[in-house]
Amino acid sequence: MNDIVIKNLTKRYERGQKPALNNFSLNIEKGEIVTLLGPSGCGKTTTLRLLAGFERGDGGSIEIGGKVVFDDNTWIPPEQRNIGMVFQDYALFPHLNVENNIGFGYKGKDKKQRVKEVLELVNLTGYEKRYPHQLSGGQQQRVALARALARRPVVVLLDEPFSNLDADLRICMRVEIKRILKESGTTAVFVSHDQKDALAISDKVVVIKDGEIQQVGTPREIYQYPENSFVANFVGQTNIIDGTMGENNTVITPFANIKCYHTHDILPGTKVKISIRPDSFEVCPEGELEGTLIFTVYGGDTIDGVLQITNGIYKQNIQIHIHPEKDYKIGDKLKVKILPHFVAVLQD
Ligand SMILES: Nc1ncnc2c1ncn2[C@@H]1O[C@H](COP(=O)(O)OP(=O)(O)OP(=O)(O)O)[C@@H](O)[C@H]1O
Repeated sequence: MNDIVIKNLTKRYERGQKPALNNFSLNIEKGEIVTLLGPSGCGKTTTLRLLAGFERGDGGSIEIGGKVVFDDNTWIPPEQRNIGMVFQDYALFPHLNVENNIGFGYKGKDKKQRVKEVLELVNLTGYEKRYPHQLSGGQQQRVALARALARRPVVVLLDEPFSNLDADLRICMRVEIKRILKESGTTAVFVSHDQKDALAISDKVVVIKDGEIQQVGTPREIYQYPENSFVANFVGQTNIIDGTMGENNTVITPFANIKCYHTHDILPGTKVKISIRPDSFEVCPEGELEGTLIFTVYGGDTIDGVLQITNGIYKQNIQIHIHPEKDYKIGDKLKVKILPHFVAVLQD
């Protein structure tokens, strides 16, 4: 069952300008965690604001929990949409303690019990009487989430919730927030420009560019099988190589015939681009590509390397990941094998 159905949603802030959101359609299932991912200005916040009812669309429709909240003839205001919000800066009331922050605006008779429940859910039992300034960033964020969940909303909207956290805490909070959302069974829509956050937390990632959806898929689909160059480059690092579609899922490139896992049934003879992730190269003697190592960056758990491959007039630098135990030197000749599961034929 879908909790959110967005159909052909368009939003233009100013006449004559390109729309901030263009013909945007998306279904979100009950209990699903979805991240809207894209660069600054692509329309993520606009989508969130349209869902929340802080903005009105110019066309299209939005359904939340089986109820139309916006279309040509309908406008349901934010407070009647049954959504919870978690803002980037948490927006806690500084003069209220934790239990009063969480219970704020809760009208039910079971307020005390509900505050206790959500405090337990976010692992903050015992912190009821503390004020926001007496909490760490991660704890403040859990209070903000508890407040959003207290009213049992159909959906929680989270605007860049990890951006104020330092790197270690960020990793913990991704796990913790996912656990809390899954345990409560709440549908959630995140906004993020950070691909690591999106891949870690989501059931489904929606990659957006210039107000238009580029690809919707599971984190693995988005990373492993990007459909176009934008997605391939925006989500992780990649190498894009030109070639021609051959037989048996093989792409003929100037450097080698490269087996691909995902070819979209493109006909042989068609000019294509393929995306190969740096981690799909394995340095080994039987590798099909040969090149010269021209650059390395030691990163502890891996080494980022740049290999220059050539064939006559053709030359290309490719990014590879090298196992950190290997101590190759600049100028070394290396052979690399390509793992077909990480090679995607792009559709642009
Ligand atoms: N109130 C507004 N008036 C006019 N234009 C706006 C307004 N809000 C946003 N825009 C424009 O709409 C487009 C989408 O903006 P939006 O804030 O949705 O992007 P975003 O993906 O959330 O970016 P960021 O990651 O920087 O927050 C941008 O071109 C932006 O300049």
